[in-house]
Amino acid sequence: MKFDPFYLIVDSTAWIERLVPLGVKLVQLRIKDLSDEDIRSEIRAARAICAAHDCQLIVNDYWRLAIEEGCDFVHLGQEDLAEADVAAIRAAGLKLGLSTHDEAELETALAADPDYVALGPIYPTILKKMKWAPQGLDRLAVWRKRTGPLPLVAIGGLNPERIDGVFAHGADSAAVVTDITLNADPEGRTKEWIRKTEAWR
Ligand SMILES: Cc1ncc(COP(=O)(O)OP(=O)(O)O)c(N)n1
Ligand SMILES: Cc1nc(C(=O)O)sc1CCOP(=O)(O)O
Ligand SMILES: [Mg+2]
Repeated sequence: MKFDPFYLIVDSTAWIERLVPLGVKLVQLRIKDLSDEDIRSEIRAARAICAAHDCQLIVNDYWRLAIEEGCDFVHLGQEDLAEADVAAIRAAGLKLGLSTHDEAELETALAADPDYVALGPIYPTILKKMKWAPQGLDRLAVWRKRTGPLPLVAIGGLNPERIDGVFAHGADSAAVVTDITLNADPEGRTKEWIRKTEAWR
């Protein structure tokens, strides 16, 4: 599976409507703190926009809603995974991406036969409080060896200046939130990310 090297993560369909038409090919809808019905509506609308723009949509956390809404890819963290019905996700034909932050989590993730593995936070992130220190680029190179042919996603504190480093250390895709969503010009920054990742596309 060829994974796009630019992995945008946003917290609403409004962002997807704004940024996906610029040429984004891989986007995660990561919503927290909405009712299930509101999340369902967001997923439904995001799915339609992504389909119209040939963009892969990945739904974070809400695997049941993703199945019900006919999505084809979910992302789960380790706590999500512990509570999820992976057999049901697979039976519905969905692909599965998993977060990892240490060796034990990598073992757990690989045992679940995921479609990609994410390692983070590579650099400090301001998006959420994390119990792990920044992993650094060398750790990414270790993960590269451990994950074999599986797509490897780098996440946490990434920006266009750090892109070359993560790819040089074995990442297949660079995931980003605040460098784009808190940027003064999110559209311009998105285009910059698309340009900067072109060599790995
Ligand atoms: C690509 C990617 N990597 C890691 C995460 C984090 O997932 P998780 O640990 O479940 O934390 P939340 O994002 O749900 O707060 C991710 N969403 N995407
Ligand atoms: C959602 C998330 N998960 C991480 C992990 O390490 O699992 S780091 C992270 C935040 C990424 O946001 P930003 O690009 O703004 O740093
Ligand atoms: Mg999660």
